[in-house]
Amino acid sequence: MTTPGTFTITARDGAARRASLATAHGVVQTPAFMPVGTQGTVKSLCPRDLREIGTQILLGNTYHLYLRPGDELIARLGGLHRFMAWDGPILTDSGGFQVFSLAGLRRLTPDGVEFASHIDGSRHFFSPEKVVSIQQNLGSDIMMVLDECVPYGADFDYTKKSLALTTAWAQRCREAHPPLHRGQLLFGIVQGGFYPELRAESAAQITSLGFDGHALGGVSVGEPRPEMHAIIHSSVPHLPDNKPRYLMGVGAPQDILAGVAAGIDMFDCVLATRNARNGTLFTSTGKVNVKKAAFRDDDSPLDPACSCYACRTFSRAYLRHLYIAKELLSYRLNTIHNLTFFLSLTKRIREAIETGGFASLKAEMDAIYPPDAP
Ligand SMILES: CNc1nc2c(CCNCc3ccccc3)c3nc(N)[nH]c(=O)c3cc2[nH]1
Ligand SMILES: [Zn+2]
Repeated sequence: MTTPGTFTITARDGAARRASLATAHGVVQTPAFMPVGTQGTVKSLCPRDLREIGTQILLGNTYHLYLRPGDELIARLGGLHRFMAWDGPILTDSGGFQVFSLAGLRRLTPDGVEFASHIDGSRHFFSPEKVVSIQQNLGSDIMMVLDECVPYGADFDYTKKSLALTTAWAQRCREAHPPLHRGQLLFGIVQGGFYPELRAESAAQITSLGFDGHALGGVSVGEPRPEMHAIIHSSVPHLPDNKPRYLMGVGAPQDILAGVAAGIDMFDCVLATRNARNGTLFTSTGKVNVKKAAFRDDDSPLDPACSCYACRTFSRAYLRHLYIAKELLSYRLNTIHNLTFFLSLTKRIREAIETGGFASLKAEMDAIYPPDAP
């Protein structure tokens, strides 16, 4: 088995990279899209479905799994891979973002973050060491440090203070998890809001701590898309070329293409699965809402260009019926389709970088998913 953390760039096309990242549970081909499995499941799909659609790596969540069923229980039962019967790579987020987006009564202190569970209101405290211990218990292949995701619109002084705290927490996470301990990688997270000089400062500090990869945090937090693209372009050059780059919480097809063009390797986004559940489907001709009246008696496949189980087997009329009838099968088929769209897009991106065709693929996709469209 290749040593976990080995990152090999096999082709370039402009700033875009085609690479592979070795983990303890297999090699991830990048650029890669990571389906989100918040509570140890990608909602409505089983591991067999995930394999069938070509999933490489899943996302889990420290915050949720710590609260329920508990990281120690999962460790006692053999770790998250065994618990959810997924034998491929798993990346877990540290939980800081979820504390601020989900928990109640949060209190940020220099030592960590105090919060009340969104499930039962019980009080908890996440220190850097605690979130490392939780992710070690889960057995995730890629762990994220505890960070503060600076809210959109935070001023320069707040952002500067916050990045110093994120750096201090990153250092404590690094000390709590020695390099490659039990084959588990640890990624640092760069903050700095929408201030290029603070992004450079955060990147200089984080990339000096010896992480296996680096993430850009603090984006996709409600900012206009042009601002997101601009801060990504100005931040990526400060990340080492020879390690994986992960853009957290991104994104829509146009954001993934822009991220790859800037040199990003890994993406995660709840859009694919969440939109599936509200009937918004990503197709080769743009976004479509499955409940549209025109689908009522339409016997053709949702997307003739898609080879997923939903498109090969059922009609638009049937998918519309399931959604309107609130049938559970609607969630499963819509999710299979949307994830197939995102996984196929990143597969096409990998192939395009190999053949030097990334710019034309991006132009083709930008015509269907315009960078200035929601
Ligand atoms: C959607 N926009 C967005 N997401 C962000 C996240 C979470 C990334 N998704 C992880 C996830 C894992 C399991 C289940 C659900 C989500 C961030 N995470 C951290 N640690 N730091 C960020 O700055 C940060 C910024 C983000 N912006
Ligand atoms: Zn499909």
